[in-house]
Amino acid sequence: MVSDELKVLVVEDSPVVLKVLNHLLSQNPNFIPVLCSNYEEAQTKIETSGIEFFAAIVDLNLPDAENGEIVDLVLSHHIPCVVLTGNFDDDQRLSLLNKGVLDYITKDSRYSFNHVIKVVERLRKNQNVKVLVAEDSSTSRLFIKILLEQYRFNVIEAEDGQEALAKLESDDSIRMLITDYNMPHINGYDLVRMLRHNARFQDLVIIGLSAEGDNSLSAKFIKAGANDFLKKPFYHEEFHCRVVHNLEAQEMLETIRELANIDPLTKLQNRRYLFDDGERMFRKSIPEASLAMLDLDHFKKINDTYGHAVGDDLLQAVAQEVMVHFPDFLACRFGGEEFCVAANEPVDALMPKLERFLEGIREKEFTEAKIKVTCSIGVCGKGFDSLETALKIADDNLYEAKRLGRDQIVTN
Ligand SMILES: Nc1nc2c(ncn2[C@@H]2O[C@H](COP(=O)(O)OP(=O)(O)OP(=O)(O)O)[C@@H](O)[C@H]2O)c(=O)[nH]1
Repeated sequence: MVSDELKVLVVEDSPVVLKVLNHLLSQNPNFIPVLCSNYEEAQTKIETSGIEFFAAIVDLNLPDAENGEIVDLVLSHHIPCVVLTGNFDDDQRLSLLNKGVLDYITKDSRYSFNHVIKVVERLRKNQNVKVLVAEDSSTSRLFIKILLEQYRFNVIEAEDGQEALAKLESDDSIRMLITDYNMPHINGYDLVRMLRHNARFQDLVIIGLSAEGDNSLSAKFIKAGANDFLKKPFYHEEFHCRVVHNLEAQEMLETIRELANIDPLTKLQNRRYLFDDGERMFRKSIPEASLAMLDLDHFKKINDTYGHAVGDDLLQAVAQEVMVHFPDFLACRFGGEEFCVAANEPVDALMPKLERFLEGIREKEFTEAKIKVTCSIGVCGKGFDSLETALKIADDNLYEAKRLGRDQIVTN
């Protein structure tokens, strides 16, 4: 169970820097900053306060501990540690990273502070990212697992390609695969090829690994569909950067896809989604499928009477009703005040649900203006061989429902 409010320890003797970090952390609803201005205070907080710290941001040179002792204190309590320092020193950076510090950031501009927060925020998100490590050498596997766990990833393991495939097939919460090349049964390259031929794994982030000497392997892995490739032995900072960059690129892609498919006002799927993914799903369930077009009655009058903003609130509230009544079907905002429900069940099963929806709408008062509204529904239950023909039939029946006086269902 991941806690909602994560305590982040900040140890910094400069009041200005402390203030800036406090401000930035407080802006993020997930974090509660716990501020200390010297080593002793931090020691008391860590050892006697009973607080479980999610991460620590520490200044290397404190008035009562000038040589980075704070890092050892924090790491000895297994708290992920980000170092902020006034001066950049390559040897020191290397030694700190080898100790297990997550990042070493110089306080040279205001961007540094944002970077620190970004590292801690990434750490928070990583808790929900499940990574599968496929590697036959138990030593290497453990090494990669430890590296990933330092960054709070949720790690699971597979000893070869076959086990990796089985785990991926049975667990769709796995977001990333880190796979070695040389493995028994199915090697890493064949594993990537198999996964990329399956649309289900199109969003899986894949990073290939192989031992030094396999020069052409990186191209082979990437051509097969891997997002990235690393040669062993790798430096853990590079490993982490690549893992995060690839993950963030994937997250951005998912956000763009979501923006393209979700109606921003009602948060229902949109018409574009219906004609794309919905079309495929619907086609598969014919002839067991049915479809309904739902259209609010006299909606223009509501806009004219109460204004467009109240009209928007009403659309949101009705969309909520659509979600509640048809949770198992593809329900989308088709446009304006029109919704579409594509059901993977025959019309006889859909009809009572539509009746209940109409009753629910009829009985309720919506928005602060307590608006009463009704809805007309056109259904297609037979005689269609595609989404397009089903929509056409449902639309004709919706027109008929309006013509007959609204607030009713017409089906074929
Ligand atoms: N507030 C708001 N209004 C919208 C939105 N999209 C479309 N509309 C309005 O919805 C109204 C639809 O009007 P009509 O197509 O004439 O239909 P109606 O008034 O519901 O009449 P019937 O469908 O015949 O019962 C128009 O006034 C559009 O401006 C939106 O996103 N928000």
